[in-house]
Amino acid sequence: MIATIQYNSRKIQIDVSKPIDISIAIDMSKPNINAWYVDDPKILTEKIDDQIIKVSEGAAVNFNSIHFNPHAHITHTECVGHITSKVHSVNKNMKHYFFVAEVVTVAPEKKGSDFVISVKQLKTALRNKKRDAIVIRTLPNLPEKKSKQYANTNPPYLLEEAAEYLKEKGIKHLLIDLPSVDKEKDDGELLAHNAFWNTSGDARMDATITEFIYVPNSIEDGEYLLNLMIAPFENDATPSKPILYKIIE
Ligand SMILES: N[C@@H](CC(=O)c1ccccc1NC=O)C(=O)O
Repeated sequence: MIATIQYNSRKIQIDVSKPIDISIAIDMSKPNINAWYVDDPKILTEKIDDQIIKVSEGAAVNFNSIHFNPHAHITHTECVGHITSKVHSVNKNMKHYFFVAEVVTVAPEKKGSDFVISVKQLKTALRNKKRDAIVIRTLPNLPEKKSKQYANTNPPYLLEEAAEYLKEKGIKHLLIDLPSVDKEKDDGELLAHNAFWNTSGDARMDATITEFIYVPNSIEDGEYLLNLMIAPFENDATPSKPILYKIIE
């Protein structure tokens, strides 16, 4: 099924029957991704009056409760409420769900004992392209990324100038395959989050950061239509399901 989208003066065609899912699911049949020192997520069958509510146990339906943390366990999208004393809701502040995105691949550079994404790397990848969203795939891009235990591993992160550059370039939605755009232990500085959301000025309420994506190696860098759909929780962050569509023309 082909859809034609009028995007400003341009017509974009995509094949909606060929979605490219770049989310990481909570899947109890596999080891789960984890960060930020919390326990693993749980999907547990409820009991009502001592009856296990599960079809295989004789109940009419399956009825599981889920316990998870969006920042720790799953692809999630967050707004500035993640770092402000008022917990602004991403579900209230995100107004649109289709964007033109650039998928870029970067190998984080060594800086002291850290690995970082620099402004130079992003400039090289984006050049003069005008995009609503950037999807950052970091190297190495092994499937283990979908089950990595990140606590105390000091993962790569974005330098402040890199986040500043994305803001200046008008990128509204930043997607990355890491637990955070900032250093794991930075004494609460959160330089890249603050720069991207412009918290020292007029905060960019409708800008979002999506963490814990996974872009398969079979997907080439370049321009895509992105459908960034979120689960309706009024919270700073919520599970999301980013889907890319190759632009046919
Ligand atoms: N980098 C922050 C910590 C941080 O970001 C964080 C700490 C505990 C639980 C979650 C965190 N961030 C989640 O997105 C700091 O060192 O203060």
